[in-house]
Amino acid sequence: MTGHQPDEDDVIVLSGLTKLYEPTPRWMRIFARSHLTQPIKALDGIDLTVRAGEICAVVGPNGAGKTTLFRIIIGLTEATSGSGRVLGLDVTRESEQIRQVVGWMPSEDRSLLMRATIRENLQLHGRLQGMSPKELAARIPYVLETVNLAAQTDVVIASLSAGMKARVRLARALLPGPRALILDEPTGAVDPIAAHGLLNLIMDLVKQERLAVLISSHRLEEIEALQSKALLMDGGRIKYSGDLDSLRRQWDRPQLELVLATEADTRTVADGLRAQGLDVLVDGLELRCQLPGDQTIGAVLGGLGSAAASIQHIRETPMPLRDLIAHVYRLNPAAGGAA
Ligand SMILES: Nc1ncnc2c1ncn2[C@@H]1O[C@H](COP(=O)(O)OP(=O)(O)OP(=O)(O)O)[C@@H](O)[C@H]1O
Repeated sequence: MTGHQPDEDDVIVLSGLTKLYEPTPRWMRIFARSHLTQPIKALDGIDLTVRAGEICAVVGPNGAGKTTLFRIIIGLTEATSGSGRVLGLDVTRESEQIRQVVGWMPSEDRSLLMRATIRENLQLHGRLQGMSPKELAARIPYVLETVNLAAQTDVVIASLSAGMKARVRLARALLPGPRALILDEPTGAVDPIAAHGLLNLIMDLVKQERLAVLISSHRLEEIEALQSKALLMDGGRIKYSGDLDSLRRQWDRPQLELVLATEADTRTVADGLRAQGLDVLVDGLELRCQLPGDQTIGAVLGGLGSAAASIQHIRETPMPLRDLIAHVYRLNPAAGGAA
């Protein structure tokens, strides 16, 4: 995502973006509901490029800096240093124009009026974004069709399921006809089946309209399904930036599952694997172990000698994304830096 010559398909381009939240001045602390006594570096030198038609998943533990990053891009928070551009517009000086070309889906429903209908909500938000009644009359049916809510146009928000509310928030983000979408935990309160539908919708939109998308999610299986690029963050810094396939190629340690016919065979093969330094889990007639990075299945089975003949079934499963990411997070920052 970084290290290439900029071109017109580069929609979001961030360079050395840093954000320091300053301590609350002493005199203000008694008035503030929460206050800072120490400065917090929420972002520390973030470089990122998201191109048209590309999804970049931003992953990181609580407090990693994901929301701060998103808020800077749409001009709700100002960076302390570094630069950010969206379609060539400066995130600090041209935030109003940026909001015309970027659809923002915040993580919470707080900005939806629960007693108003979907149409009324979209009209209100469209007007706040500077759209004319005529533009809205044309655009609202289109975005509701896109998110499969045309039949619910005049239904009040309070009576919708969490999945439908999420689709209303997506419809609102699509109102201005954006070139980029920023989605902060879009599936947070949504059940897995509705979440799957929402992500498919987002993937279709990316293909059809060549949108550049930044999305955060704590559900790693979703990130995997998006087949996106990934920005792994921790403490405001980048731990990994690149596509998930490269991450796998670099760090995947497949899990080996073996099925034996008898308990005696299971013990022999388990001993043979342990003799090669592998951690083996025995479950009945099944054995599981992680392949070391420098060994192939062939070499491990070869090391078992004649005992390998008693293996009934072999399966190699990829490392779950959760473990893969945990592995990258355990590495020192220098080793896990931007790819
Ligand atoms: N308005 C603010 N004032 C002071 N500190 C803040 C503010 N917003 C965020 N922070 C701090 O900045 C750091 C990054 O927070 P941020 O909300 O960007 O992380 P996040 O990755 O989105 O976390 P989460 O997954 O919990 O939403 C945290 O230490 C947080 O406490």
